[in-house]
Parts: sequence; structure tokens; C-alpha cells
Amino acid sequence: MKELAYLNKFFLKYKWQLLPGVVFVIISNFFAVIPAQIIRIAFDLVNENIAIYRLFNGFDKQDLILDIFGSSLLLFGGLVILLAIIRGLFLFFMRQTIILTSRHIEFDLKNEIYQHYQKLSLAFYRRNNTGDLMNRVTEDVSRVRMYVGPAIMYTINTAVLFILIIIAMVNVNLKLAIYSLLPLPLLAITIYYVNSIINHKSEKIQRRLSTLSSFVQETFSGIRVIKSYVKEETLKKGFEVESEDYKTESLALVKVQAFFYPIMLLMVGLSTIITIYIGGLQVMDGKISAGNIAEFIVYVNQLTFPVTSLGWVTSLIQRAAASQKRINEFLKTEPEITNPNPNPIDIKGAIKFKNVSFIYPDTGIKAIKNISFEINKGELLAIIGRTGSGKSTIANLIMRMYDVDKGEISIDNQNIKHINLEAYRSKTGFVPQEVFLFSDTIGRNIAFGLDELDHLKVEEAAKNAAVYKNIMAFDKKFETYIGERGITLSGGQKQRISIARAIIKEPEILIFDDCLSAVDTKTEEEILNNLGKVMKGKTSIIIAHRVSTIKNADKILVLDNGEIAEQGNHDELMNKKGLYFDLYEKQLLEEQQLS
Ligand SMILES: Nc1ncnc2c1ncn2[C@@H]1O[C@H](COP(=O)(O)OP(=O)(O)OP(=O)(O)O)[C@@H](O)[C@H]1O
Repeated sequence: MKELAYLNKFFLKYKWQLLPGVVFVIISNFFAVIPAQIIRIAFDLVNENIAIYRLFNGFDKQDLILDIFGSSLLLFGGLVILLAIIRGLFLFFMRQTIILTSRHIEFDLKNEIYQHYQKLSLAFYRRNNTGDLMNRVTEDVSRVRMYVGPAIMYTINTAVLFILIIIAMVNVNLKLAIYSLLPLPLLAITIYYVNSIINHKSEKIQRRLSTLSSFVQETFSGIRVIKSYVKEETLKKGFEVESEDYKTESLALVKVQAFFYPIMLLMVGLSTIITIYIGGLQVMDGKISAGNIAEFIVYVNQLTFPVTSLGWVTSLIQRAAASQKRINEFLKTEPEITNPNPNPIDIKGAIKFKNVSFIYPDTGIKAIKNISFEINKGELLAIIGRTGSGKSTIANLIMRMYDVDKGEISIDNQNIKHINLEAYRSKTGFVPQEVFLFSDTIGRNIAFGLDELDHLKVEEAAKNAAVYKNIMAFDKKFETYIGERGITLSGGQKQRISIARAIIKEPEILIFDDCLSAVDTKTEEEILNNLGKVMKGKTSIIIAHRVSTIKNADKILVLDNGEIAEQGNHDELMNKKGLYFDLYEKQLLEEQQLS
């Protein structure tokens, strides 16, 4: 429960919306209790007037009495309706304040979590799966809203109504009050119990549903593989099994839900019978009037919903507490990569690795071992090496997606950990190995790093990335939608759009992580040529598999199993006749065989 204390700051923030809400709850309950008393008066009036009416049997005045009697009953009836309308009005105000505020809190909390997510490092995203991250912003926040809105509203409502009704009942007759309230705790406990079962079953269904949706989502994403391996029938059967489980759980829930209302009606019926029986005895003893029995029956019925809601509210609070616990876990996660220096900084582009080692925190894989190298401003560094040798890890470390375990990375002779991270990243263009494009227009994808969409710059970047002609061939050119809502691009086109996105920023440092793998050698040459012009005087790092891509680099690092096996320029490395030489010879041979 202490987890929910986190939300108190929101209650404080919205106190001027919530306090009137509480006042409206209290007022509305006054108008809920008064009608019962009017009904009692009307009931007693009926009793008395029937006796008087009978007294005037055979007299002319009898009709007059009937008229007075009828119009006074009408007046009482009208009064009850009027009170109900006033109560309804306050109930409306109550919802407009408390429930409305709960939506504001939901909005605030969602934004707070989302903003916190943005600060967390890559390692955090590796540790937690996307579904879980999404659930905490959507499902968990919704459950918490049920606490800050309905749960609190119904709790106050129940408490106020209980107090008012118990005072009214005890004022009439203590014994009858005790007897008619007796079954209600039993009702609350039963409802709580049934509700817990319902919740338990609902959660099971929810889990089944998410398994079912993941199954469907995966089959849609992998439809090409499924069709080419002719696995449609197998998957159809798999879907049937998943659906069957979902159906079984749902049927079990329906069975429990079917008990809910009968149990509630049984308990209320029991209360009514007891009220009539004990009330009848009290009337015979002359302690109360018959109208009091009617009044009590109205009270008991009015308490039914609040008592039922008590069980419901308890489980709402429990679920909200569990959800808030999950949310707090994330909110309390401190970002591993921090930005301690907000001072503006001019990035020049000199990079130095000094005895750097790095172990991936989640897998314990030692990806980089005691690496040292230097790139001066304006140089082109190339990194080559076998798959898994640690090339992308170096790119990640330069982007400060992770912090090094040992050693130091410095940018312009300052430790990377001490410079303004945002300023640094905004001056660094990064083209990751796995291309990610947003479901948006090509133009907006390229302009992603800019503050404003500048068409001229977008076109220029597209030309430099050698993708301009492809884009112009589409009907809507730069306005073409890509992703789920639009066209599908080829691997090479995606890579080149991703390159355009990086160079449009006019970065001081540019990192290409194996992003020329899906383009042909001619296009690759064109891009590298353009890059030479765009990045003149600026630092570039190219990670590649083909020696031909990196031959002209100022410095080449040959990585092997997380270590630098060789470094130097092309000629130096060729003269060494080591790993690089072997790689070159092998690739040359492959090319000759192909041509
Ligand atoms: N996010 C990660 N979490 C844990 N381990 C990782 C992660 N990324 C890479 N690794 C591991 O670190 C090692 C180096 O990987 P890295 O991606 O740097 O290699 P690479 O040289 O870029 O390979 P490739 O040429 O295939 O892209 C590998 O053993 C890999 O399994």
C-alpha cells in the first residue's frame, strides 16, 4: 500500500478540484437520505388517512378527504422526484470533479513515465522487453487511475452514506438498525471474495490474450517466411489451440460472474426480510410506525450498492498498489548514462580510446579488451574485423550508449563522461547497423535530426546519400509514406535514407556502422565520394566488412575477438602481411571469381 503514497503529490496538485468533489459527495448523500424519511411520512399518512376515510363512511365529506389525501401524496411523490433530481445534479458535479481529476492525474503520470523512459540507457531497454515497458505506461497507469478516481470516490461516498444512514436508523430504533444492517458485512465479504476470483480469472484471460496477440503479431510479421515454408496449416492449428485456451478461461470467468448478482440480491433480500420481520414486531409493540419499516427498506436498498462497491474498491486498490509498485520500480531506476555537464560545448572531433575495456552488463560478454587508438579531427578511421569482433561496440561506446568499464574515452581531450552529452550527440551523426525508419514520410525521416523541416537540406542529403533518384521515382517523392502505412523500401534504400538522416545534421563526427552492406559497390563508391566532400575536415568512422570500402582511410583498425590485432593505413597493413593482408587477398580472390 505504501507504493500508492507516491500519488499523494498529485492529490496535492489537484486539491482545489478534489476538495469540491468531496463536498459534492457529502451533499449528494444528504439528498439520498431525505427521500426515505419523506416516504416514511407518506406511508404513515396513508395509514392515518385510511382510518379517517373510513370514519367518514357515508358522509359527503368523504370525497373531500380523498381529494386532500390524493393531492398530499402527489406532493410527497413530487418532492421525492425533486430530491432525486438535486441528488443527480450533485452526483454529476461529483463525477465532473473527482473522475475528471483522475484523468488529469493519469495524463501526468503517463507523461512522467514516458519522460523517464527517454532518459534511461540502452542497457535498460535490453533488460526489459517492449511489452513490459508498454504495459507500465498503459495498463498499469489505467489501474492506478481506478484508484485515484473511482476507488476514492466510492470510498468517500460509502463512508458518508453509511454515517448518515446509520445516524438516521439509530435515531428511529437501535434494535431494528442492528438487525437490518447485520447481513451487510456478510455481503461485503462475499462480494470481495467473488471479486478476487473474478480478478484472478480476468488476469489469466489478459495473459492468454496477450499470448494470443503476440502469436498473431508474429505470424503477420513473418508471413513471408510462413508462406514460403508452407506452414499456414500448422499455424492455423496453433492459433486454434491458443484460442481454445482463451475460450476456456473466459467461460470459467462467466461462471463466476454469474454468481455475482444472485448473491448480491440474496443478501439484500435477506436484509429486507429481516427488516420487515423485526420491524413488524416493533410496530406491534408500538415502538415504531409502519412508515419506519418502509423507511428502513429504502435505507437498506440504498446501502446495497456502496456495500457491494466496498469489495470492488478493495480489489481496485490492491491492483492499483501492485501496478504502482511496478511503475515505481521504473521511476526509481536511475539512468546509467547521465549528463552532468549542461555547459555548451564546441565539438571538434578528436577521439581517443585509452586502454578501454567493456563488458555488456546484461550478458557479461567481454566485447572490448584493453583497446587504445586515436583519431585526429578531420581523419577517416575504418574498423574491420570478423563478425562479433566488437566493431559495433566501439560505435556504441563513441555514441556513449554505454559507459566504459575500464580505461577512458576522450573527445577533444576531455573525458566523454564529463562533456555535455546532448550537445555532443547532436554534433555526432550515427548510422546504426540495424536501420530503423519511422512510419512517416521519407522527407520527415531524413529531417528527423533537424529542428525544422528544410526541403533544400533534405534534398541535398538525399543526393549525398545517393538515394535522391530512387525517391524521385516514387509518385509522391519526398512525401511518400514508408512503413506500415506506406510503401516498403528495399534494404539498400533504407540504408541510404538512414545515411541521409545522419549527414543532414552536418555532424562533426560521423559513424557508419556497417551501413553500406546492402548497396552495390558502384553506389557505395558514389556515397563515399560524396562523403569525402561533405565530411571534409571532419571526423568519420566507417565500420565495414569489405576492404574495398575502407582502403582510403587514414587509419584502419583490424579487430579480432575484442582486441586490436593490427592498425595503420592500407599500405602499412598490406606490408605487414598479417590478418588484414589475408582478408584483402581473400576478398580479392572472391571478387575475381565472381567477375
Ligand atoms: N547489446 C548487447 N548486449 C549483450 N551483448 C552484446 C550486445 N551487443 C553485442 N553483444 C556481444 O558483444 C560481442 C561483440 O559484438 P559487436 O556487435 O560489437 O560485434 P561486431 O564486430 O559489430 O559484429 P558484426 O560484424 O556481426 O556486426 C558479441 O559477442 C555480441 O554477442
